[in-house]
Amino acid sequence: MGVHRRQNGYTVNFCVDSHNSLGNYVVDADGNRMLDTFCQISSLPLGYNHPDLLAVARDPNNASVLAARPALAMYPNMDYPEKLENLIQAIAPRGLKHMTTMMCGTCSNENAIKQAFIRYRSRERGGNPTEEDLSSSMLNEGPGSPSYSVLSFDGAFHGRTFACLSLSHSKAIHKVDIPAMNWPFAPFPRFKYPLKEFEKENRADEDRCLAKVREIIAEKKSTGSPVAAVIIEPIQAEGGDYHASPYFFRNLQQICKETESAFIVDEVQTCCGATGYFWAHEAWDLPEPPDFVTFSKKLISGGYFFKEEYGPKLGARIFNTWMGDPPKVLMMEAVLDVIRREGLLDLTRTSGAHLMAGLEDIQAKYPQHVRNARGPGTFCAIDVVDSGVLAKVASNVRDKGVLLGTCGTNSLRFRPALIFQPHHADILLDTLESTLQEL
Ligand SMILES: Cc1ncc(COP(=O)(O)O)c(CNc2csc(C(=O)O)c2)c1O
Repeated sequence: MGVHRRQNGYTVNFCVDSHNSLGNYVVDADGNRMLDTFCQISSLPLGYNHPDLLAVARDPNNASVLAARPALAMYPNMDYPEKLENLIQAIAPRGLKHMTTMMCGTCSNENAIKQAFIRYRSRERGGNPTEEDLSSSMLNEGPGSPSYSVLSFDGAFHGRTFACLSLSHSKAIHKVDIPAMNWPFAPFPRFKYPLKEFEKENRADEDRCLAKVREIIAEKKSTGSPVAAVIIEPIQAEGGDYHASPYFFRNLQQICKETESAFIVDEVQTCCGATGYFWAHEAWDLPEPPDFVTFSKKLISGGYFFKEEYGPKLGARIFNTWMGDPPKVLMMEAVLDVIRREGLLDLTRTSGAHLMAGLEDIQAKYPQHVRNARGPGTFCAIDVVDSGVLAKVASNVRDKGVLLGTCGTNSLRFRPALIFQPHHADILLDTLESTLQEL
């Protein structure tokens, strides 16, 4: 395929026939139809060619929105403010009411982090930038360019631009050859399964990680690069679908509160229902909202919610040409309408429970091949015992007509659309089992 010579197509698996792909099924350029349980890296909320989304694209009233992309921070379409307000009302995490749209997950994380830095510095300085701040920032020197840091976690993935890449620790090939910020990262819990059997050990591991977070924040403060923000995924997806408990996240938020570090929850991959909650962090029952919640993928547009005190107090601080994309907001509106109308959160919980039960059956039958089945919702994964067969299992399952994802070194991961039903899970499970039988 010549595409890789001109468009860095080394990672292309196959080209999609976008006209004939439908619902949970993707069709490739050769006409092969596959059950898609990976859905464009977990970014298709309603699968392919959903009639409600096609209707948005075909609606002549939307033509002008598609035809000219506005610089939203300067010349928003006149109906855009109301659309954003409606969106915030519809999906804002409990306690958050400020939101900025962005282009993608990375862009959302980058700008959330910048807002955290601005707030940290403004609080430290006691107001707006001084002349010294402004002039020194032009030289990339303090105090205008402060030596703050952001704490992330081993196994994290937050994006591939400079700051987010420095925060990411999932694959070396993402990072090699690129300078990194000297920012710290703490260990993320590594649960032993089954959870019921290892409650004590897993809680001890979470406490170990929390103690390390405290230690790192104290150390960075004492060496003049205080941690202005902590960023974490509800489930470390690219790193290998690593989970932690609500206890861990509630304690992490408490540490952020005590140290005045912003608590940023990166929901780019977990948002919009796949875990059975609209926002994965709802499961944590936090005493107060996170300071930031970033999103993208299944919500079609990138963006982030944030607490009022983190909002920029001056113009032109958080800015880029487009600041989002109105047609994506039209699509988001349609997606949210379908989720509500068809009860897709309940369906995801039902299909997810069915999928998990099937994965647990399979790991009981083939303990020599797979283990650590884990959810929640349809945001499921199972590990192959021998990492050397991970790619082979995934490609054999695909050749039998089911597309799934992999992550980390050993994990098969499932990221189906919200329209995924129990009978689709049966197809996936039967195909996985027959593939394991052939190993
Ligand atoms: C938790 C989390 N945070 C941020 C990002 C970055 O989002 P995008 O910039 O790719 O939209 C992602 C993107 N996920 C992703 C999957 S493969 C990949 C890559 O760059 O290889 C990126 C994410 O999962």
